[in-house]
Amino acid sequence: MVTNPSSRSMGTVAMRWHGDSLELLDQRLLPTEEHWITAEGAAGVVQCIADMVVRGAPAIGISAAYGVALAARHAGADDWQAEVSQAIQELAKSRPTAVNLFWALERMEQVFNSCDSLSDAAKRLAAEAVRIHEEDLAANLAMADHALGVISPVQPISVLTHCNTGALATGGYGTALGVIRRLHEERLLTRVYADETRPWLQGSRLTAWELSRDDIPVTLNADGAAAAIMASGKVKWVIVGADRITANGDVANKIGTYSLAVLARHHDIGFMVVAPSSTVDMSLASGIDIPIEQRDGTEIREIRGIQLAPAGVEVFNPVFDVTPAGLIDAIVTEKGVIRNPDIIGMRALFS
Ligand SMILES: CSC[C@@H](O)[C@@H](O)C(=O)COP(=O)(O)O
Repeated sequence: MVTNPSSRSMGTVAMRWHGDSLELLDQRLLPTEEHWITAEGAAGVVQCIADMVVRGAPAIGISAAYGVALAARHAGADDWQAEVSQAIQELAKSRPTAVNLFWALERMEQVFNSCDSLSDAAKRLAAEAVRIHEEDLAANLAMADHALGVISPVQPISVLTHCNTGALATGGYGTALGVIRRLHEERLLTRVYADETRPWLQGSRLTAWELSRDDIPVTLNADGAAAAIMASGKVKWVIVGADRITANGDVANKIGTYSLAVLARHHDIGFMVVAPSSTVDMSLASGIDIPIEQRDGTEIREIRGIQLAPAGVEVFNPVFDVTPAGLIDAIVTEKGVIRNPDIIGMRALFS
């Protein structure tokens, strides 16, 4: 069954590029407020990524690419090379774990290095950022096709997902959420169980919002309910995204992903990671090498200024964890699928 692409929803966009300015949907305010922020040059993009106005590995990379384009547009005629270089360096410091950021900046830097004038740089860097954005959307659509081949459901199934991997986290459509969209388009989805995803609540604030807007049946659950949902036999697959995948197939993703993989294995439920090749980092041998972002303890002690814990209590707040390759049934990328990932399977697609 082939779905008419024109009837397909790509989801709500996270960013709008106007050729000389970048607007970002402030994801900190969703689902109650839809407020767009115009990034103030590259420095504004750095701030928006660090503060999680825009988040999700592919969306971080795409925004950073637009940030470099903005740097060229705002640069002074005398100093443009130093200014763009500086912007690339600052953007690289905005968040540490999602390798899509560094991948996108490297692509932008390559174009930048071949520019011979400011006007050339402004034009070509903007075009490259748009290309990165468009390629991400195309990768998401391709991954959804591949994933359906892996799941090959004969009747509608329910799945569980974690964090937000939808249009808001990408160039459109989504990675894991793109697969879920595709199941829905093909009438092969009964229901999505969405982990609320403490502490930042990407599941309840973003995933439940995205799915509800597109009339995709979603049940929101506390993270701690995932084991009970799996034990009940309700879900056939856990489908998640990734922030970095290393050469042996280990996967860094939103904190809590690792425990889902352990639970899925215990309950004999499929565990699928969906991520574009821009998330693959073949320079790191294994997940132990991935820099894991630690964020401020306030994110655990408070929600929007409401105190939930004793003031000043010590907090452990890693934003991501690493799921060992051995717990993953399939990594789906736009280049193809790696089943039971290991270094051999990874090298076959990515060396
Ligand atoms: C397609 S998004 C994949 C991952 O980036 C996603 O699962 C995730 O962990 C997002 O984390 P976030 O801290 O919201 O940027």
